[in-house]
Amino acid sequence: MRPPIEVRELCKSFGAITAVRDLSFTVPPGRVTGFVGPNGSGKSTTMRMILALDRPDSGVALVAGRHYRTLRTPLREIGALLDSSAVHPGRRARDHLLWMAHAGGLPASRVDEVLGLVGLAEAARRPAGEFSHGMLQRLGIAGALLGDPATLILDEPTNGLDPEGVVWVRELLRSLAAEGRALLVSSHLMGELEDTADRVVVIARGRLLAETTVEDLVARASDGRITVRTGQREQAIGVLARAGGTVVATGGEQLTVSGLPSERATEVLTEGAVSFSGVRPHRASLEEAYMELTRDPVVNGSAGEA
Ligand SMILES: Nc1ncnc2c1ncn2[C@@H]1O[C@H](COP(=O)(O)OP(=O)(O)OP(=O)(O)O)[C@@H](O)[C@H]1O
Repeated sequence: MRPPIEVRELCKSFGAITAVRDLSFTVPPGRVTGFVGPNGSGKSTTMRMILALDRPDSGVALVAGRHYRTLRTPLREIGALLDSSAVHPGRRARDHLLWMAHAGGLPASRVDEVLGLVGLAEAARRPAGEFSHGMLQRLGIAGALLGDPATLILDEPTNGLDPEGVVWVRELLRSLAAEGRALLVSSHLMGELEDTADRVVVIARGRLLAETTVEDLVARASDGRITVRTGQREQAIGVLARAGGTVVATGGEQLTVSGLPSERATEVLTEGAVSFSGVRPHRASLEEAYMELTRDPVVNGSAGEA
């Protein structure tokens, strides 16, 4: 079976700007795949190419093995949230979805179902122009779910939401993946995906930096590092650095040390009469793993000249 989304050697330039360069990745079913990169790194352009809203210069973007344009009932195959503000402000939420359902060959009954699903049943007859940003995001997600698709593409779905809204979106994404759906969810903040994504596709300047599981990314960034807890930070930094460790103060009484095995760190701290309460392997946060990956100034930042 072909993967729900498959991107192969995709390239796209806008004049002198290369937005996407030779990008390949897949999005499997039953998983939330985070699509992460700094602002302007090419995420939206890639999503637009998958949805045939932009034409690639070369390479292919396939949905279940087919070009989007050749899908018979696209809304049933792939749902998308790209720009939630792209709703006519005078149109009522329900009418907006009815129009989408009609255009997509879907039954009107589905409209009330999705309005309930996203918590907008009460506001269904209000014009979208009166909606808050969070309500527009919910309406956009309702539109993506209209065709009950096996695959979803969501561009920054938590952008601008209040904390309650963020939790709601995260839970929704997890439950949609648990139903076996494939989700591609973009964010320019890796931390936002910490509790949501199973896998990540990381890009910078339109190029792939990593396509891997969250676990693997964290394990790689944690590799060989240890965490030391001590009330005598300055003394500990001194003895650990003299023994060859690279020491970073990571908050409170915690130091993160690389280049020094835990046995050796324990030894030098003991010899130096520095009190400490724990030396253990460090587990990097997803944000740290991401920072490590994008640290290279050549690849960090927005898309550049071709
Ligand atoms: N229609 C367009 N015309 C000209 N340049 C464009 C167009 N669309 C995108 N770009 C440029 O392509 C690059 C990638 O933009 P894109 O919106 O895909 O990035 P992104 O990762 O989605 O960014 P963000 O997180 O800010 O949404 C940027 O330099 C952007 O200015």
